[in-house]
Amino acid sequence: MRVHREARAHGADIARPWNVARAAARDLGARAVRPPTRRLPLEEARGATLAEDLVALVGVPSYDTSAMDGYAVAGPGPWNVVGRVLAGQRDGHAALRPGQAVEIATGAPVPGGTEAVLPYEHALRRGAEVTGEARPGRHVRRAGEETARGETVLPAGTSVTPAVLGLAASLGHDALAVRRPRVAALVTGDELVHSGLPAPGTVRDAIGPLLPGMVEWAGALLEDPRHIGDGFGTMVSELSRIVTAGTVSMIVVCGASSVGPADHVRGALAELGARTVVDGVSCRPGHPQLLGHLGSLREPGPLVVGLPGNPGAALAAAVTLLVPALAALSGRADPTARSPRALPLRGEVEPHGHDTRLVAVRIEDGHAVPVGHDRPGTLRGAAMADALAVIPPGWSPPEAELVWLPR
Ligand SMILES: Nc1nc2c(c(=O)[nH]1)N[C@H]1C(S)=C(S)[C@@H](COP(=O)(O)OP(=O)(O)OC[C@H]3O[C@@H](n4cnc5c(N)ncnc54)[C@H](O)[C@@H]3O)O[C@H]1N2
Ligand code: MOO
Repeated sequence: MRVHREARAHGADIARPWNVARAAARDLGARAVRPPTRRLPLEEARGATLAEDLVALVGVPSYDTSAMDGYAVAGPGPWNVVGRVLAGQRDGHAALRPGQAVEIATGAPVPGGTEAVLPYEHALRRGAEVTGEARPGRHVRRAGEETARGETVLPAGTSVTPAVLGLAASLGHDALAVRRPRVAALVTGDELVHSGLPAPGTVRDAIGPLLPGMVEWAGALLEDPRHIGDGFGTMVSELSRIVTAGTVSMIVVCGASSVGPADHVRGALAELGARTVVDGVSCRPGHPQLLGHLGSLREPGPLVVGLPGNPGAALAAAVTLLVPALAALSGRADPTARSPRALPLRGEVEPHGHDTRLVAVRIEDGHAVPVGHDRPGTLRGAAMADALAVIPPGWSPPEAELVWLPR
C-alpha cells in the first residue's frame, strides 16, 4: 500500500481502465465467499435473490375450475339446473350427467362431467331449465393448464420482486431459499453533519442516504452506516470490529480515498492485511475508488469498496465497483448492465484525453441525452438521469454504452 502512495506521489498511474475495473469487480464478487442460503418466510424475502429454482408445488389452477360466473353444463342443452357451486366450496358437487347443469361461481371447482361453462350473459333461465350456446371446453380452466405441478417456473438468480412473492404463494410456498448479502458502511469525514442546514465548514452527508438503495438494488441489505471522523486509529478499529463480527460480505468506506493527510483507507486496509484488487479507476468522476478484500486469495471475503467523498464521484464508483461486485455476490445479474446496453447519444460530448467520462443522461426517444450538473461534487445530474453514458478516451459518436441507475 505504501508503495502505491509513493508511486502516486511520483506521478505513476496505477489506475485501471474503467471497463477493466468493472469486470474485475464482477469477477471478485463471483469468486468471493458467498453469503449463506437462508429459507426466509415470504414476507421477509422481498429484495433478496432466489438461491434455488422456484418449482410449482401445485399446478395452476390446482383443480378444474370455472373462469366465469354462470352454469357448468354437461351434454347438449337445454339443461336442468340441479344445484349451485360457490368459490371456496370444498366438498365438490356430484358429477353431472348429460342434460344437467349447476350454477357456478368464477374460481369454483367444476363438477365431473362438465363440458363447458355458459356465462350468465349468454344464458336464458326459465325455472329449473337453462338454455344457451355452450361451446365444448369454453370457460373451463383445467388443472395444471397454466403451470403443471413440478414445473420449474423461475431460475435461481431471479430477484424476489412483489410478483415473485405472489407467484410463490400461489404455487404453495410459505418460504423461499434466498441469498441476501449484508453490507456494512463507514461514512468518514470530520466535516459531515447528518441533519439540518450545514454551517460554514460543514457539509451534509449525501452518501449515507444514497447507499441503502444502491445496496438493495444489488440484492443486499445495508446495516446502519457508522459515521466516523478522520482519524487513522478510528478507521482501523472500526474496520476490525466489522471484520471480527463476521456478519457482512462487503464493507463500504465512503471518503478518505484520496491522497490527503486524512485519507486513510489504503493505510487502514494495509494494517488489516487486506489485498487490493483495484486501486484507482481511470474515470471522471470517481477516480480514487478502490476494491479489495480480506480473507485469502482462494476465499476472498469480506470485500471492501472505497468510494470517493465527492457524492457524484461516489455514485459513479458505486455503479463501477460496488453494484457489480455485490450483484455477483447475490448471484443475480448486474442491474447496471441491463438492456439496452448502448444507445446513440444526442448532444455534444467531448471525450477526455486518458480517462473514461461518465456522463449523466436521460433516455428520450431512444437517445441518451446529457442532463448536465454531473460534476463530482453534486448528485443533481444523477438525480435527473436514467443512466450514465460511458465515454472512453478516443470515443467517436453517436453510440455510447450505458450504465443504468436505479429509478
Ligand atoms: N491531491 C489530490 N487531491 C485530490 C485528488 C487527487 O488525485 N490528488 N482526487 C480528488 C478526487 S477526484 C476526489 S473524488 C476526492 C476524493 O476525496 P476523498 O475520498 O479523500 O474524500 P474527502 O477528501 O473526505 O472528501 C472530498 C470532498 O467530498 C466531500 N464529502 C466527503 N464525504 C461526503 C459525504 N458523505 N457527503 C457529502 N460530501 C462528502 C468533502 O467534504 C470534500 O468536499 O479527492 C480529490 N482530491
Ligand atoms: O473523480 Mo473525483 O472522483 O473527480 O470527484
